[in-house]
Amino acid sequence: MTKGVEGSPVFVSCNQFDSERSTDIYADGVLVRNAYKIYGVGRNRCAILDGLHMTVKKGTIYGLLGASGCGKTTLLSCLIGRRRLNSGDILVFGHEPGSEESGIPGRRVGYMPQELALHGYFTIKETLHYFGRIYNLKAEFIDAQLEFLSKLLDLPPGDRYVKTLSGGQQRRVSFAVALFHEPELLILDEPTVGVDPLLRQSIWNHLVRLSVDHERTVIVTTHYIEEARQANTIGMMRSGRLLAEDSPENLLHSYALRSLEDVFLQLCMKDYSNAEVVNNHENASEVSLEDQQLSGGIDNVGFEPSASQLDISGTPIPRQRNKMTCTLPSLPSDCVSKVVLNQGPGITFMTNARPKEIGLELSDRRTNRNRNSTFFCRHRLGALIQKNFLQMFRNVGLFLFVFLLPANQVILSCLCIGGDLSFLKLAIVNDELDPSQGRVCNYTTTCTYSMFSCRYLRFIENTTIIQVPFQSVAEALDATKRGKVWGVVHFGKDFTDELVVRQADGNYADNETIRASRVAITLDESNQQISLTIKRQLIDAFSDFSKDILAACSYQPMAQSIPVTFLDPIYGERKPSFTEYVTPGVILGIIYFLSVALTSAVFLTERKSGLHDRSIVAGVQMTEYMMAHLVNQLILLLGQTFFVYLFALIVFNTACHGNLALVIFITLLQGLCGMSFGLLVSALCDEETSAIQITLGTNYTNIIMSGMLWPTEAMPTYVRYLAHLMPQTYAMQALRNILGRGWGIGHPKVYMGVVTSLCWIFGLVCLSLIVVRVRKYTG
Ligand SMILES: Nc1ncnc2c1ncn2[C@@H]1O[C@H](COP(=O)(O)OP(=O)(O)OP(=O)(O)O)[C@@H](O)[C@H]1O
Repeated sequence: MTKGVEGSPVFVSCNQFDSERSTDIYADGVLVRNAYKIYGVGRNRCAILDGLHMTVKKGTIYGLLGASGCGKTTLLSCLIGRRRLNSGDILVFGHEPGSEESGIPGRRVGYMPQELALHGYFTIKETLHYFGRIYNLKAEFIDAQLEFLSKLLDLPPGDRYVKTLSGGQQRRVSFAVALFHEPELLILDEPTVGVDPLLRQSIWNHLVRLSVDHERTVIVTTHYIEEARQANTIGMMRSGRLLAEDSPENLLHSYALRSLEDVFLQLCMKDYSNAEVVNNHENASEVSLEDQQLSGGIDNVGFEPSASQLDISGTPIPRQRNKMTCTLPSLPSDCVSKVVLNQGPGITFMTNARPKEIGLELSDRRTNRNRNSTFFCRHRLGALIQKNFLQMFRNVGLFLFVFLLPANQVILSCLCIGGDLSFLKLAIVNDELDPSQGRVCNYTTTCTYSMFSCRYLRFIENTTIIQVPFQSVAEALDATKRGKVWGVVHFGKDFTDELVVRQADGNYADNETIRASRVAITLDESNQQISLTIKRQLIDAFSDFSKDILAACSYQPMAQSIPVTFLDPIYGERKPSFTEYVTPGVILGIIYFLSVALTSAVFLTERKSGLHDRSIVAGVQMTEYMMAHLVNQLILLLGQTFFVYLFALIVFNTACHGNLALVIFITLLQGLCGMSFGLLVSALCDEETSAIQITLGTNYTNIIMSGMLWPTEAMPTYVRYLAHLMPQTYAMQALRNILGRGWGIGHPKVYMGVVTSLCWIFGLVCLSLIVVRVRKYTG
């Protein structure tokens, strides 16, 4: 158990293991042997760590120096277990990082990454309290540390938001986070950038105190070479290798130089010229070999690259070189030893020898990664959930927008989609009207056969269609072409008389009578919904008109109607509303989309800012991370779902004939499905822009193919099969069937919605975990 500043126990143990771990501490602090790390895949593969050895003694400060891009951060990320080596060994306190026994990631390590890795919306105090809860520190200890570190690092007041601090102040808060729990190993990636010289000195003094008085081990990278004089050991790194590793005094003495900067320069020049020699030698060998081959000489023996330079498929891996380019041809690994061994006296030589040859059997220390790791720890889960809520509510405006967005979308969809069309202008050209009488439309409601045109027009609903009188068909057609009206309704001069004759003649009516008795309609059919509405209105109006006359003349009103009769529907209304069709799709669509967007945004932003890595290094398990997000997102989802159905069912009277609990369950499943996809997106993408593109692209595909806007029955057969593979298709159908038909979970068209949602959730989560794992090796 780690002791606090005043010697009191500061950690509340999460599991039994913590109290036992410290009894088995390997003598050396950190050992790295023959480390190879390769970034990228295929032609982009590039060796960043190139057979690197490093030895950090426990209780010392190790200064890792090197030019930008030489692989320092990569090495540190392997030490803390955030990246895996492609080959080679790392032991931290005698165990492989990432194993339960090493305690790393976890409390034993304090990590300050290069990026800020803090939440801008948190205050300094909230930031430190968050990590305090992650480490399960006692409240008194947290307060004591807050005070102590504020003084040491000259931090601004604790209630200041991190985003309002200057760059230097933010880095000091980041430094404070790394020191906060007094870890045994401190890994600091350029902690003194943006810090004034006085404060820099006090930071180094503190590091020295930690190493001397408290036996803490510190690995620190810096660009300020001279400040590293205060380190016990300096590792000078170039092109993924250590050129030298020794105390500052020995380095200066060996090279008879005054500054470490000069020593580093000399080592780099030596390395450069040696690499050139080897390169020239290699080229010369290639030429002579080619010559030999051309002249039918010897076989190409002994020029194969070493195993470490080959990927599984046998493709040579370019190694980073002096100018940090990955396009140069690689050196055989034995050349690396030649280059490094050719150095001044007194320096610890970096050889390519296997660990066993230098007296270490690292494999004995290998342990199963996270074999016994705690799946969930209450304090960490609590800290994460609290952080997520804090994050959520800090920006109240944004929170309310997101919270109410689904309900807002449902309101808009109920108001805007599927309603009855109104005020459609239609040109009426009525030649039955007498110009000498002022073309006045007079009609009676008795059994009189006159002015049928006017009597018919009376039955057209004037909220749906606005009748615009025109003098001639030509004028009316012109107005239609110019988009002033949606079509022309024309009555011939003798419309009433001819209609009466047509009724009287029945089957014997001649063509002229039929032509003169028709209501001739020419429509602008460019808008399907509008022309369908007009057609339906005009036909319904004629049916009502016929019934009116028949009734007035004491005939059976239904005698003239077509003998196709629609009886009461089994499900739904006689006049079904498109809104009822669209609403379930809109609900699931927006819930799914928001879940994808929020999850990918949260995970990606935290990963990019480094906060995710920092939390993981502090000991947070990926399962806890996901569970905390799940809890927050589910609470948000429940609230959103409540408001969505409140508006859809109560305010807009959308029918719900089935089990509302089942409706809510499917909605939540779709939210989870969206979260799982968001997880995959965040695992795949490095940038927000690519995440947005994937999210939007897949969302539009979903909208179009899942039957949200139009029934899947309208799709070509093969597209229909594809449509049913989409995550939302069955779920939407299930929701419609519950709401509109009242079907229960026992019906295949309902349980398929549940089953496919569960399958998608499972598949997407598995895929995300695979991607995360693969990227740990390749990125
Ligand atoms: N995820 C990645 N995928 C591909 N290449 C990467 C990745 N991360 C880093 N690199 C490359 O690896 C090389 C080493 O990067 P690294 O961050 O370890 O360097 P560094 O020594 O810490 O540099 P600096 O001092 O500037 O921080 C660089 O060329 C960098 O572009």
